[in-house]
Amino acid sequence: MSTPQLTIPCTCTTTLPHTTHHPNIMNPCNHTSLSSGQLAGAAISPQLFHLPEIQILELFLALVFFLTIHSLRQRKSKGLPVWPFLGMLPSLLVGLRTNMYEWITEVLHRQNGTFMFKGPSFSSLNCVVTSDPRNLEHLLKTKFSNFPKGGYFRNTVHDLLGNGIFNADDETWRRQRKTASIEFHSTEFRRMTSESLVELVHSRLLPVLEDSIKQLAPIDLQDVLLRLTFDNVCMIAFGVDPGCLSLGLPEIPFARAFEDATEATLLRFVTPMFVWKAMRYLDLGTERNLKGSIMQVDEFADEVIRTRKKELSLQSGDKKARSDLLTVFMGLKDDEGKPFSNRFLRDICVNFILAGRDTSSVALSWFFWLIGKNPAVEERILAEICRIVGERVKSNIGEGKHALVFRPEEVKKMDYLHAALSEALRLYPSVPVDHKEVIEDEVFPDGTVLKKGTKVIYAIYAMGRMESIWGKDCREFKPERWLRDGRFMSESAYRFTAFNGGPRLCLGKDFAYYQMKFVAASIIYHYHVKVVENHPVEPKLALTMYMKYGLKVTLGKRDESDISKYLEVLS
Ligand code: HEM
Repeated sequence: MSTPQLTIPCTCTTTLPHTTHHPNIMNPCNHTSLSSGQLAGAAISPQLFHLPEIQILELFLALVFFLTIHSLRQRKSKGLPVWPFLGMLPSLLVGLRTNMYEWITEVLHRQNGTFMFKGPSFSSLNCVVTSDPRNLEHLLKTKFSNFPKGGYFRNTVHDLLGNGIFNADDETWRRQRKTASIEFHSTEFRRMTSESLVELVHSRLLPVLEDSIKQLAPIDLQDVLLRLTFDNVCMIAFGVDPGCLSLGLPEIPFARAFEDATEATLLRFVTPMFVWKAMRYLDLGTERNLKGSIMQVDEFADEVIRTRKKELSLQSGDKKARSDLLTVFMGLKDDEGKPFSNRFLRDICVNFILAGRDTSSVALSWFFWLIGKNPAVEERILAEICRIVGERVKSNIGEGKHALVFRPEEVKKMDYLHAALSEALRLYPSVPVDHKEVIEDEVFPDGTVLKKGTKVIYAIYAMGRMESIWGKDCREFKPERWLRDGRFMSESAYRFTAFNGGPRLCLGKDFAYYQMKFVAASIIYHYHVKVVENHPVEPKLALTMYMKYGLKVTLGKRDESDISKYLEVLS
């Protein structure tokens, strides 16, 4: 958008052409045009165009110009240009206008994997950005205790996340991690998660997809998947199904409030702290909305907690009837031997919902988009599924085989699908950048010096595009890179960091793979997914890598001949 221009008479006496000495000149005659901002300055000083002030102004501009060039010359060699007052902000803004993650990738590429970002002097944006696996191992594992989430992060997200696992460090984190980890690996938990998935996929997901075929209408697959994982993680955390995924795709107030609260919290990261704190104090704008959304989330949580407490108090003996996290934590005691407070129980659940709500669904969305562009991969996935369930299907042909429900042991055997999902996550990690704060002065293995309090950003998206990690074909979608003799081979968490690494490795990783494989196999077995032609696909700038415009697809139902084709090849 152009700045409004106003024309005022020029009274200067210089012999230079106007375009040389006044950058704002529109007419090369005896008129000068100023932008409205400059006119405001002119109004304060009506003598602005008298000779002495002109010279002072020109001297001042020359000085700024000199300092800028000097500063750029001096600092460019160490990374991005550093502007007086603004630091590297102008470069960042250029990145924001295009694709922020690609911009970071490109800078890291030029800087051999690590660079220091200097924000404007009035902001708290200074940080070190790295994609070097040696540094990642150092901060996530070797020097784990020197790299907590830190006070800046905790302050920013505390209203929504409280003291839950995502926002906790030290002992508060350790205790939640230990308890949740035991639970996540229990047989009871595995049974509950696989049963809830069968119910969600077969009674809700497939009917919704089937309905879109009947309606002859494209459907936003990302939205459908987000609903599915939201319902699923609420069942795991609260033991409650909010019903987001159902015919007609209704709006659920709790889901909406949760979404709004996370978006408003995210805004705080790009707003100077004193500004959002003042807005919160004065109950204004986004802070007012955030407060409202958090209140709704809290009301929902309070209601569930109260009802569950009542239910458990009426229950005789067998408390294992439920194995959601809320029930598990309700049965435990704090350090003083007292039951956990309702507030802490709320924090635990809200954090798990945040952790497991969107990560798998956005990964699945990128996966479906990628296999749409690589039909040979889709063929291989379908062939693998048919091979694994072959015998069952052959005996079932003609008897409504499309209701086939995959068994956990079958899902586990789907190595090629596992590889394809990992490949999608390598290129489009659900958490594209993550961060830590250093508490004591530190030196990274690559020699970068970190002063106490420095923020460190690790660029997971960029890591998937580093030739030094993945080779020359790093930008290609090749599930085969994960396979040895047809079996899936995992990669070091410090090279493939989509699930984080070290003591804070994603707690839901195994479950997420199971969930994604079950959902992807169920969709691919029943339908061919086709992305609507010319549908724009690009990442949204958020903590989770959503597709900015969703993923509009049409579905084609597979018939028996599609499946039989593979079964014949196998027999
Ligand atoms: C494709 C799916 C997923 C991806 C890519 C993913 C990725 C991640 C990442 C990068 C972190 C570290 C975040 C940080 O500390 O800043 C994390 C942490 C975590 N994730 Fe996942 N996640 C996925 C699915 C899930 C699911 C489904 C659940 C739960 C049901 C879950 C539960 C957690 C928890 C509890 C943590 C915190 C661990 C801790 O701080 O000790 N995740 N995940």
